[in-house]
Amino acid sequence: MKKDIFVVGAVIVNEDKILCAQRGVSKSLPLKWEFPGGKIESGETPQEALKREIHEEMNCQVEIGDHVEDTTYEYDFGIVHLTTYYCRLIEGTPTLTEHVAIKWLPRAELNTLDWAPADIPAIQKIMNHRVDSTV
Ligand SMILES: Nc1nc2c([nH]c(=O)n2[C@H]2C[C@H](O)[C@@H](COP(=O)(O)OP(=O)(O)OP(=O)(O)O)O2)c(=O)[nH]1
Repeated sequence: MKKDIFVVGAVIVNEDKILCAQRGVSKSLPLKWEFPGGKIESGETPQEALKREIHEEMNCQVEIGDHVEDTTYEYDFGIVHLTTYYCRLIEGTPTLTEHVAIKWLPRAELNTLDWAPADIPAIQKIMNHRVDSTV
């Protein structure tokens, strides 16, 4: 049976643009775009995991806002359960550490990137949101 992988992702909004991050070439889902974040560790709430991951991965602090979407997607390596939240930067500037590129895109352009398949429902939901609905 495939393993269940519980993951949380941050839809970081700044001046009406959304932070998109590209996975490394030697990772699973190489070069796919995703929301920064990662696996929820045992004993953590999704929000705690998200704050920790963003601090570790992007070297900044976020405030977590509204829930965006819950998606389950079966990859060959496991079943990813992805939860996403809108976030706002409260300290620091996102830095490249694990990712090979980051981009700030307006909502309407999110579908120009090659996203990890688990992210597509969240991308559609974000693109359909009213422009003034953020955190
Ligand atoms: N962080 C993040 N991961 C995502 C997203 N969409 C998606 O399918 N994933 C997958 C990729 C990974 O298999 C897993 C997250 O794992 P991770 O971020 O903690 O670890 P990792 O990149 O080192 O992944 P891995 O090489 O160990 O598989 O969820 C997303 O939007 N954000």
